[in-house]
Amino acid sequence: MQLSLFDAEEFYEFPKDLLEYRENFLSREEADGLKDHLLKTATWEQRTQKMYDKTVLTPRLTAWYGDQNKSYESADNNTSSTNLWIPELLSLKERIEKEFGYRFNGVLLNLYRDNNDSVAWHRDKENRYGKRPVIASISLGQTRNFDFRKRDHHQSKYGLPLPNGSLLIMKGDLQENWEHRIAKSTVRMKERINLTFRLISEL
Ligand SMILES: O=C(O)CCC(=O)C(=O)O
Ligand SMILES: [Fe+2]
Repeated sequence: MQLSLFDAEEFYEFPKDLLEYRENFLSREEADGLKDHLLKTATWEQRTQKMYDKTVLTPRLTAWYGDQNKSYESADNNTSSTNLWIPELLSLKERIEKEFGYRFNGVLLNLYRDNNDSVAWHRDKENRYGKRPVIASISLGQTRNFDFRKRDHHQSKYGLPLPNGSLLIMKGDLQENWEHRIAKSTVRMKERINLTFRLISEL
């Protein structure tokens, strides 16, 4: 794996066993085609999230697909429904599984409509993801920066741009020890779709 984007001295501090990165996992044509298809057809919703004691709209749109067609209530009282796989997402899942030897049964889609959309610092840590979740993240469209910071030492911070067609696999203790985010930007930006393939118990 070559993570040239974690530069110079900072790089050696970031544990290499927590990420796998493939810049051109999808060809430009594949990535553009999938982005346009999902923009048009996915069941995009804007959910709410709890911020301290306020309920606010999540600053992005989301949709779920997976092995089962199911509704569930998440910790923040949102009811989400999972759609059955569409062929494009199922074949992409199988391609990642074959190439890397992991298994997934669902995918969360995030749509960042422009530079004002974001995901705040968080860890993907829920019981239904298991102890050391492997999450495969495909980026489509606008390049956005993906930032990490150490959970117990916020000054330890790293970031890498995730371009169209790239694949980033998060694994090991990443969700235990590091938080991640997509920050808002002051620079005008086009749409980006991110797909995070996950293995979820009780999907
Ligand atoms: O958009 C991304 O690259 C990351 C999304 C994310 O962190 C999540 O859905 O948990
Ligand atoms: Fe996340």
